[in-house]
Amino acid sequence: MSAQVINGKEITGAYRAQIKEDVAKLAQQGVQPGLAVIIVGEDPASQVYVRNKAKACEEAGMYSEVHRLEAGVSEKEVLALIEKLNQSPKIHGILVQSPLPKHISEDKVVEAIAVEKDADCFHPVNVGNLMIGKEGPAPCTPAGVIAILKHIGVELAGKHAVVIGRSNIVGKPMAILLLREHATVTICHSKTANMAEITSQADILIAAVGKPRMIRKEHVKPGAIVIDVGINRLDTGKLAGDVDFDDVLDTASYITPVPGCVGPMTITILLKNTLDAASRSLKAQVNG
Ligand SMILES: Nc1nc(=O)c2c([nH]1)NC[C@@H]1CN(c3ccc(C(=O)N[C@@H](CCC(=O)O)C(=O)O)cc3)C=[N+]21
Repeated sequence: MSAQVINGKEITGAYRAQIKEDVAKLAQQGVQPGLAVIIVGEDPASQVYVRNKAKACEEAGMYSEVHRLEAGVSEKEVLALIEKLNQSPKIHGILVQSPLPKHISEDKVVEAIAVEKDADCFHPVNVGNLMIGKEGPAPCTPAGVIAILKHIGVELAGKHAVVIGRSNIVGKPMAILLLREHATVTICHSKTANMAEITSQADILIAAVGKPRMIRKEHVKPGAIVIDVGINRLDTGKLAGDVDFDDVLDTASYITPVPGCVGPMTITILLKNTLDAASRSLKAQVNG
């Protein structure tokens, strides 16, 4: 039997419609959520993402600013721009597109962003809050994956979820969010021995490796839900996930396509984080 291909358009459509409604409600109280994106250099893939983010903001009725800085810009100038955006009442979410040129410290940049405007959930304070389950922004890609799993109606409590990848952006926060849903979580990575043996025990398999089509049917338990976080651009210009979609299709029960599911859902959570930050800033104003 063939897996059900998860319809990313349907899920993002439903979420973004809700966000748009909430944005309109907030507007009635005099606040328009605003996102600022900073992009340094000319990386063509980054340009595409940034354009998608700005477009998604506009469609949701949010305000957006894109700051395009040339690759040679100094770290000091980037930090000064962040400081300006931290002070700006129009901006509730700030995102600095990674990767940055080598002469600019990602750590310094992330830590310069006001904790309450951190749209990515990259700031160490927000990462700490995430660990202990306190209120704050959600890490965009992992939270998008949870939203996808909830949308298909899977019960996560007690399920074995295996995450492949241990990055600070996806793998690690993904594991924390799955734990919060009461899944039993295993993380695999490049040094894991007998990886297929472990991944083939997963009820839910989440691939976040960055290697095109690495996950094949021998990695997948029959009936497993397979979520593909990978967005790899091949030499042919085509996008490929970390999962060999065609190979796994008859083994999995559900599978996400690349492109068209986790990527757009990541942007959806970015909008949600900006909306939530705007609501919190309004509450803080009211409560003085
Ligand atoms: N500070 C920061 N935050 C990020 O969230 C961040 C970042 N830096 N740097 C780069 C990565 C990558 N990323 C993507 C988001 C959406 C799609 C997306 O929507 N992809 C479409 C395809 C787009 C295409 O055709 O290239 C899809 O999967 O359907 C892709 C990639 C966010 N990132």
